[in-house]
Amino acid sequence: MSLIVQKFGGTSVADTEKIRAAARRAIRAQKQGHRVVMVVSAMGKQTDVLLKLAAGVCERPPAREMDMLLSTGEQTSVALVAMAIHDLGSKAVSLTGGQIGMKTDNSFSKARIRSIDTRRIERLLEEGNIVVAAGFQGIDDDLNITTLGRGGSDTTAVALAAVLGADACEINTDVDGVYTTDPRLLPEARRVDVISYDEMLELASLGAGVMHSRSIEFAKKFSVPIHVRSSFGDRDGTMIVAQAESESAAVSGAALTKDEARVTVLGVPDVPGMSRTIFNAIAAQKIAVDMVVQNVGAEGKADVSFTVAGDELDQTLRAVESIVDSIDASGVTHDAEVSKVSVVGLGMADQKAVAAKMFRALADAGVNIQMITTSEIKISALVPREQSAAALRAVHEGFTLDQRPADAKTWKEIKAEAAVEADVHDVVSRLQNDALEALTLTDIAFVGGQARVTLDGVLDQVGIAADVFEEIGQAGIFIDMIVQGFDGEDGRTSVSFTTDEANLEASIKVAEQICEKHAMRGVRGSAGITKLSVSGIGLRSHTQVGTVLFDQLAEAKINVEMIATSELQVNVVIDSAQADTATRRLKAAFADALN
Ligand SMILES: Nc1ncnc2c1ncn2[C@@H]1O[C@H](COP(=O)(O)OP(=O)(O)O)[C@@H](O)[C@H]1O
Ligand SMILES: N[C@@H](CC(=O)OP(=O)(O)O)C(=O)O
Repeated sequence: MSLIVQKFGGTSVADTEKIRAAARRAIRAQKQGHRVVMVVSAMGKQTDVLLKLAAGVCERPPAREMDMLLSTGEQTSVALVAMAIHDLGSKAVSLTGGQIGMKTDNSFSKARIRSIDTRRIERLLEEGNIVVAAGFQGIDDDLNITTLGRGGSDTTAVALAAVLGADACEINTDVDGVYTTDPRLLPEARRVDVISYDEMLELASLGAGVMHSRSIEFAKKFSVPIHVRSSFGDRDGTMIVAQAESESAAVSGAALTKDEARVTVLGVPDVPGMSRTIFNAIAAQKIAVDMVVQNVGAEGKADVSFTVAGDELDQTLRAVESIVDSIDASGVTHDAEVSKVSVVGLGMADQKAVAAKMFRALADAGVNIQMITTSEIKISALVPREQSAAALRAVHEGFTLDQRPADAKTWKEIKAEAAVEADVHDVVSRLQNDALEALTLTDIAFVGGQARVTLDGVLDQVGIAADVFEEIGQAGIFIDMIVQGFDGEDGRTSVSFTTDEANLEASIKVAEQICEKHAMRGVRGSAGITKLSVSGIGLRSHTQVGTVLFDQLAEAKINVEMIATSELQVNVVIDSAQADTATRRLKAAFADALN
């Protein structure tokens, strides 16, 4: 008999009527012949209500007690859903995280799943029950209640679907699928039939709240197809699978992280080990850092800028300020009023001029770009928060995301073409280990023969990035990484990009023309650099990846010249002479995580 996992988010169990509707949906599936496991979140905004309650009694509540409190939201809703099922004449049993055998580590509020013992669920299903499992929670080795982080019920659902070998994992929510961007922010957003794990992973971590990004890490690792659909209708929604909807589209979605904050550490001595000290201090707080840009200025001093989630700014500043003196930096600045707008697409790597198109769309909408970072399948720009809505609309329009690409395929078509199914034995053996959410790396490799070009003293004005990259594109120069950093001192920024060594001369020539036209300070370029990449799943959320990487490079006295991070890859640019040593060291340091 087939088994389906049906997750109902807070909005889908927000009141008694909705709870009864969710119960009816599960009963219907059971009557159609499926065994049904429901995963349920706290009712409506109950988790926020509990957070406020805690804030009323304690300024900084202990994390353990916070998890104890927050888990009650789900405990209430599972009991109510099970009661509603009984009332409708079917059998159901509600279970907490501990009762479903969801073992996690002990990082309260961000716990990671270690293992799930499915025996009890299987027995209850055998007896004809609908199992109603609490999302978002687990227990650690000492039987403390833990939670998986905001939005974590999606991860519970996908993890259960994986370990139970479910035929389907349905995410029932208040939208009828995944859209090209949040439809609440942009009504013209388009629902897609299919989106790839990689794209969804990036979009989710960039602010597409429809899915918890860790649930997609899980789904990718264990090949769980996810069906995102509306709780309130019967139409098919969006399938999240390995394949993308279109092969030709460079960009398939856009996302906005509204509450970002920028932090800049000024005047950092440009010697190996400084980034390590800064980022270790932050990683120790389990804070994920994004958009890291290092500008090497005059006198061998660098300004290191990065962004963090707005609600983690205070904690980040405390961590950074505690080490500023020890690294001899001159100070720390921050901006709490910024937002990050990003575009994501698997087709991006093969297409020139995607970045220029994004920057032009922003320039035409009068949006000033403060920082830029790129990775293989995403481009992010930091913009003033008051311009964030305009920025999202501009990029969505710029890439005509409201229109279905001509070669877009439906899930049926993709499924029919998919030649090989996942290797079942491989998946089962991985599900047997006791570190289900452990870091998984697929490769550590480098590409040599690269060059870097930097334009210094770029005026912080609308349209400059668009001009720069359009002109470089017109000169036929293929570029890889782009970073634009915030220059704390004089309101100027510097823009760097990497390209093949063969393009260095041509790139400098074009850059010099641009420099003159826009009254910039100057152009620098150097060959002999290498891009070193660590690839895997969920690299940003496993904050130790950055720590280990910086540790290893610093110990070998290797200077990191540029950094680009995504969920799928961490890339650093280093001197080619050190590429072999760096790769060897990283392979040894990450041996346990490498597949
Ligand atoms: N790309 C996107 N596609 C669909 N919905 C999105 C996207 N980005 C953000 N969202 C938002 O996610 C919401 C659903 O997530 P959430 O409110 O957490 O639901 P639930 O309570 O079911 O977990 C939608 O109402 C929508 O506004
Ligand atoms: N209740 C938790 C977990 C969760 O996943 O909720 P939802 O499915 O409503 O996003 C939260 O609000 O974070």
